[in-house]
Amino acid sequence: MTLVRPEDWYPQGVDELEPKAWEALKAAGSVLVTAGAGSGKTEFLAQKATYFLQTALCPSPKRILAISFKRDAARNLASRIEKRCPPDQARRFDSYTFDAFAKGLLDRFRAAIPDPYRPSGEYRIIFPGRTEFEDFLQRREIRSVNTKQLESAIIRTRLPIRRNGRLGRIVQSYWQEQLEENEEALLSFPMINRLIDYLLRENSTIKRALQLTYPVVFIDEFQDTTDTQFQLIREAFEGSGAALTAVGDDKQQIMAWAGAMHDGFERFQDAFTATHFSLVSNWRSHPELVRIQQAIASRIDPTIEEIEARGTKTVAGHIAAIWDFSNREEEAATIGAWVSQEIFSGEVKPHNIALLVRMKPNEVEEEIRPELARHGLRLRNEARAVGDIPIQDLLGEDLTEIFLPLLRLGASERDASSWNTALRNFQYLEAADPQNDFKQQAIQQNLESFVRVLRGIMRRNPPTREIADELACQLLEKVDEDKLRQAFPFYRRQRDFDRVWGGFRQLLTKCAEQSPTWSQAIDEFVGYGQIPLMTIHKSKGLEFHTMIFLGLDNQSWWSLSPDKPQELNAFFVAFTRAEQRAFFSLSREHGRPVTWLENLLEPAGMERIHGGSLTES
Ligand SMILES: Nc1ncnc2c1ncn2[C@@H]1O[C@H](COP(=O)(O)OP(=O)(O)OP(=O)(O)O)[C@@H](O)[C@H]1O
Repeated sequence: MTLVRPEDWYPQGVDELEPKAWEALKAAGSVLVTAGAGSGKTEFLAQKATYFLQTALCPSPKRILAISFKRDAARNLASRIEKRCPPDQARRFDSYTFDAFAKGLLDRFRAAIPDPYRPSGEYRIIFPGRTEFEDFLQRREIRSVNTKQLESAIIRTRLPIRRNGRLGRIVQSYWQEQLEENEEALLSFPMINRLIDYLLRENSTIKRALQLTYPVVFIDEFQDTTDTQFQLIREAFEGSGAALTAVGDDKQQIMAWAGAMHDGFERFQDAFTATHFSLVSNWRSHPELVRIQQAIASRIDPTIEEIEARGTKTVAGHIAAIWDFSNREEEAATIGAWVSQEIFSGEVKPHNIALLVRMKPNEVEEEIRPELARHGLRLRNEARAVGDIPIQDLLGEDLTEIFLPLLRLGASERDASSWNTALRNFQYLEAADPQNDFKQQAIQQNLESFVRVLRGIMRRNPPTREIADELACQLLEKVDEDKLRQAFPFYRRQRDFDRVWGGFRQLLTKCAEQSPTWSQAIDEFVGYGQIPLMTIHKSKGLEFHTMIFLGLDNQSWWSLSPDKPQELNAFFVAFTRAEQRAFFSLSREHGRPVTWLENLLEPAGMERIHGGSLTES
């Protein structure tokens, strides 16, 4: 694709951008975009990246670095760019989570980390919790600090540690133990963050190389950035002349418990002299839902602006309610029957109704799965692990993105979209010059012949565990493990690659075993035709036609109280995932209604209805 002049560039895939979004897109220098739910913040980043790439404001070989909080969000952003830009442009958009970004730098530049903090190549990622910190304190016979203080000191302490002070000495001995006293170094993501922060301070050559590579940096969901993460971004890019764009919504901040900054937006503006833009549209939800969202939003922040709802209502009946049940059995049975009624009447597709919970999705799965199964419906618990990786994370993995279109091509006679994606992936893995016709043709022929092989296997054999496993191995052999691991920094370490590869293989074989055809096995793999169940945290950034939250009582969600703003934020996140309808269920067997919340929402149109009446027709 030829480059266009900035003044001739227009957004792609959407009809319009609201005026402030348009201004923020064209603004020179760093910008901060704050906006409410469904306002198109992620879409804005995708448009802005496309603008930079298509107008040569970020000319080759320079790249854009985009940082998101969840793997599927990072993948989602990358795929929006892939749809709009030709491969040679899309390839210069690096979309990572914070953790993947820092870990990628560690894997590339580990050798440059100064002693004694340089970890061995064989390090293991750990997710230490209270028990692990308690063990450490006991082993060292430390009684003067508790596990929370220790954890927070490890996160807060920059390297190298100056050992003056009691806490400094304790943190130093923790690092020492994690780095030296095990067969392999044990590192948590906050520790990796600290190592990279240290590396960039010590090594100006690596820092300069990073700055030259990325003159443009995006951060999505900035409200959940922690102090440590922000320090890393500052260390890497402050004063470099890079144009940073941060987007976020402080009403959706739900990571304060993990150290998200309370004054992050101000600090970003100060550090990068960023211009602030505030957006006022909601493209996701219709006016009646937005009215209730506004009641919650103004409770969180009484100064918020009026929002313009741009979604259209397409359903009849209740659009927001609290469903009041007397016990758990009634709750699960009625929700199962109601969901089935909605799906079989054609109102909504199964994967477009989300079941959300605050915590413990596995427990809720046990209760609700049989009730859905009674109506021939299947539940997909996105938190369930296949091997060592949760399903939701696996679906956002690059390996999955490479393998799935190939499987789809194998299972169908024609599939133009999968063909285009697979071809683009092969071109990417081969790092093929788009101008080299000979090479391009060879890649195409290679893909054609491989698809023939896959079709042969899939036509001859109905789906079984064994054949699915054989297919997975064929995919890996053809795509080539080494190429995959070179192309995607996250897979450089064998252990990280194996975790994803193992999960892919396990899920594919399981889905094949349960499905009569290969197409159905692939649908099963991606969750098509299944009702997703996930925590509010995992629902961030996603949207569904209908959202049902289970457990809005004062015991199940005991922390939802007026003096805990983060909990209301979580409620806001859940509510705003809905395009058409948002329902919250309450079981009297568990607890009582959350009255203060109901009082807040009732005037805006949210009502409590007796759950039993839901399926009366
Ligand atoms: N300019 C636009 N025109 C039409 N639709 C849009 C526009 N911008 C975004 N959308 C659509 O609106 C929905 C919400 O967009 P997006 O997910 O980017 O919002 P967000 O601000 O990141 O949401 P949240 O913070 O609630 O997760 C998506 O379906 C997106 O495709």
